[in-house]
Amino acid sequence: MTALEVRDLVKDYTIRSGLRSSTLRAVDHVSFTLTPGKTVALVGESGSGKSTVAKMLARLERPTGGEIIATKADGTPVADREYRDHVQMVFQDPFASLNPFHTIEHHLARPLRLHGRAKSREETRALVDQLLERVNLTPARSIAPRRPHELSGGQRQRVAIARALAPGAQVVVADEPVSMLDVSIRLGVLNLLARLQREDSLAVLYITHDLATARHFSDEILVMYRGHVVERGPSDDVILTPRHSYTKLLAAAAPNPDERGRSLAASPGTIEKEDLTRMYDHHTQSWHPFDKAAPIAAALANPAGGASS
Ligand SMILES: Nc1ncnc2c1ncn2[C@@H]1O[C@H](COP(=O)(O)OP(=O)(O)OP(=O)(O)O)[C@@H](O)[C@H]1O
Repeated sequence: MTALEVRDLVKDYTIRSGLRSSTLRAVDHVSFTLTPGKTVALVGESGSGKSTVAKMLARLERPTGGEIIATKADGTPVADREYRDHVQMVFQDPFASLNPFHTIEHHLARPLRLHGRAKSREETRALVDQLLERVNLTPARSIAPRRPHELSGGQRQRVAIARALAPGAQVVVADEPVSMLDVSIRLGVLNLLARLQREDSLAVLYITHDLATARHFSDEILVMYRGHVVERGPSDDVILTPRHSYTKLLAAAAPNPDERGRSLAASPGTIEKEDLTRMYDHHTQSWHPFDKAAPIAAALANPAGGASS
């Protein structure tokens, strides 16, 4: 059962500099599926293409190629006009994604009404309260009339999560949802997302550069490097026994307060040349050449600088 299937997604940006223009391939034939009740993490350093994938899933960017196929829980396809109910986003900056002039009540009531989930004023109010309680913002009636600046960063992100649930989404794309929050409250927000996911059987794409939370909160990890998925598999396999030299570099660069430090000791320091044309899949325990995708051309020209964008 699949909630969202991404097939061969490609995104090219045209870069203009003076009279010249060139093409930057930000996402190069990326494919994955999101399943109800499961989390897939997309990890990689800044510039690897994670947010571009998220923007295409949110329909903020149009793909250059490939397909995004959404399916309802009953197996029927999601119609174009229903896509935005089915797939919801939680962005990095809860301040930017909430309107400072509107109350929390307004932020939640609007999608409930727009998506036909509440008809009357009373029904809307009851559902707003229910959403606030589900994200632990209580008492709901004291939170609802407030404006975003009257809440803490963590509370605002909880509102953003509640708003994502309001239209009855089956898929949540969370793009660095805690990276702007105080370290002390990050786990609380991620645990909340995990609980809601279990309760609603949500399919979640968790985009992060943090390998530790990716491992803890995800069933599967996809590692992105320069637009390509270079390694994929069950979270423990990718983190504890990375095979691609880029994943090894990434893990070695991460703080390693737990056992990751021991298992990832051998870091080659550069991307191996052959790894610029292939991906390791832990499911099949084998290397796959990039079929349609181009090799990681920029890194080929400068292998030593490969991971330092
Ligand atoms: N609108 C745009 N126009 C041109 N190039 C872009 C645009 N958006 C992104 N890019 C480029 O596409 C590549 C991938 O960027 P993207 O933001 O997807 O990476 P990321 O892994 O999400 O990084 P970050 O964690 O910093 O957001 C980068 O080289 C970036 O400079």
